[in-house]
Amino acid sequence: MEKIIVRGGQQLNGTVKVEGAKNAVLPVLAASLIASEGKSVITDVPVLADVYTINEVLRNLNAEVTFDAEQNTVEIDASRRLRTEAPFEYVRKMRASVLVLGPLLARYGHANVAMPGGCAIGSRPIDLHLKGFEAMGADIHVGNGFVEAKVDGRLKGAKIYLDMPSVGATENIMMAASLADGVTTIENAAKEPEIVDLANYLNKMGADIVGAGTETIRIQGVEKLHGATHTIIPDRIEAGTFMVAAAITGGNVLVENVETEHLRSVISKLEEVGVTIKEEETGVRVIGPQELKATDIKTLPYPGFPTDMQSQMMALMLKANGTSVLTETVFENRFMHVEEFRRMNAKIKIEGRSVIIEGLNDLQGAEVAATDLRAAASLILAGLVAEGRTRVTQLKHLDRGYVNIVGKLAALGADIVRVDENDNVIEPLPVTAEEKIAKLS
Ligand SMILES: CC(=O)N[C@H]1[C@@H](OP(=O)(O)OP(=O)(O)OC[C@H]2O[C@@H](n3ccc(=O)[nH]c3=O)[C@H](O)[C@@H]2O)O[C@H](CO)[C@@H](O)[C@@H]1O
Ligand SMILES: C=C(OP(=O)(O)O)C(=O)O
Repeated sequence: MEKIIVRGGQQLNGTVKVEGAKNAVLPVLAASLIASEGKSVITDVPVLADVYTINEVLRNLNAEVTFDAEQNTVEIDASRRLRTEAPFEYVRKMRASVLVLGPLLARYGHANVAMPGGCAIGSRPIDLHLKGFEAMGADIHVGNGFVEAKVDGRLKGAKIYLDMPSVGATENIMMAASLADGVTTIENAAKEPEIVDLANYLNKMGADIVGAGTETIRIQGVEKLHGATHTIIPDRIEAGTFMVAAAITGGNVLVENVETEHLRSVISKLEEVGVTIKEEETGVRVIGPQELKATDIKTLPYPGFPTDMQSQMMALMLKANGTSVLTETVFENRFMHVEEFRRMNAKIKIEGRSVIIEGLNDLQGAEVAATDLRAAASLILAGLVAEGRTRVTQLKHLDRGYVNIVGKLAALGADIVRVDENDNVIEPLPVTAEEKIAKLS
């Protein structure tokens, strides 16, 4: 079993570059299935396990997919006849596989995709996706672990109100509505930057979408879409994670390839706890304070504080002076990292949907297990300031969403390595794209 070993106590200094956003590239790659003509070329694609998984899903559906991991580019040709069934083996690895439902249903009037089920952060149903398809005239059948959606002819434009601004439902409905007959409006739509990125890509493919990024999105359906070229937006959560790494170690790090507009809530919280943030020409400089102040944080849909930054901020608040309360409102069960922080000697407790953190914890290195992607990152962050050696296991979660985090932190001065089951160091080493592909696929 691979592990990351961190020895705490090093201040981080230097420059780090952020990759393209995982949560933008996955829907964009899924949307490429709608193009019945031409090729799509997607650039700034992060070399992540999730990207390999979605590429396999697309190939399995009969699309031609070429991933140049060295150039961070994916080419997709979906013009030949596609299959319309996505099996469980992919959906199990990555819930975002359900994003092929909308494109396939819109293009072929049929899609049969394994039900994703829950995961470590909550039950994560897809009822809002399905209600949206039903409103557009699709028949939905759930059985034998699959969800099948069918429509005779084209989907019909509809007025859809989402009970909550679900990111995935907004994306799936927006993709389906692009080829529907007539106008679809999505009210109470998710406003995340990744929604805007997807809408921009669909519009380049010939769709007619306005209002993405606001709570009402209007989609005028068109008869067909074609391939297009698109560059993925920077990953705001990876950026936020490195900002916290700089802050927690009292370091001074320039985080490059950042869209500061996408990080307003995170930047404002960091400033509130005493971190200095300066916008520079190529990125954002983050300077950690002598002493961090405690604060309260509530996760909310965008533009509120992102749930995907909750565990990293929790790590930061472990070292703040005073008591902090972190409240999770987006997912029902996203506190699995709390137990792991406790193993590191943190004084922290869960009360309902909140976590109360006593500040100025003397963290101690321990063996801890990552329970989900962001929990993995937060344990590494805590390890950066713990006394002695922290070993983080269950790295499959981390690899879904962070490219070479060990190499990047080591380059900033962290004492960190990744080792294999025989304790041989495997990162940071110069890793070629081929080696990476072999390891991840
Ligand atoms: C690949 C991707 O982009 N993942 C992101 C996406 O996940 P994802 O798209 O799954 O998240 P949603 O916005 O859909 O989920 C938000 C909440 O709505 C609930 N819900 C959602 C759909 C539905 O049909 N019914 C329902 O009840 C979920 O259980 C959850 O409690 O947005 C989340 C919220 O910002 C992020 O944490 C994830 O990193
Ligand atoms: C929860 C996340 O992703 P996913 O929706 O792919 O599980 C995440 O990126 O933190």
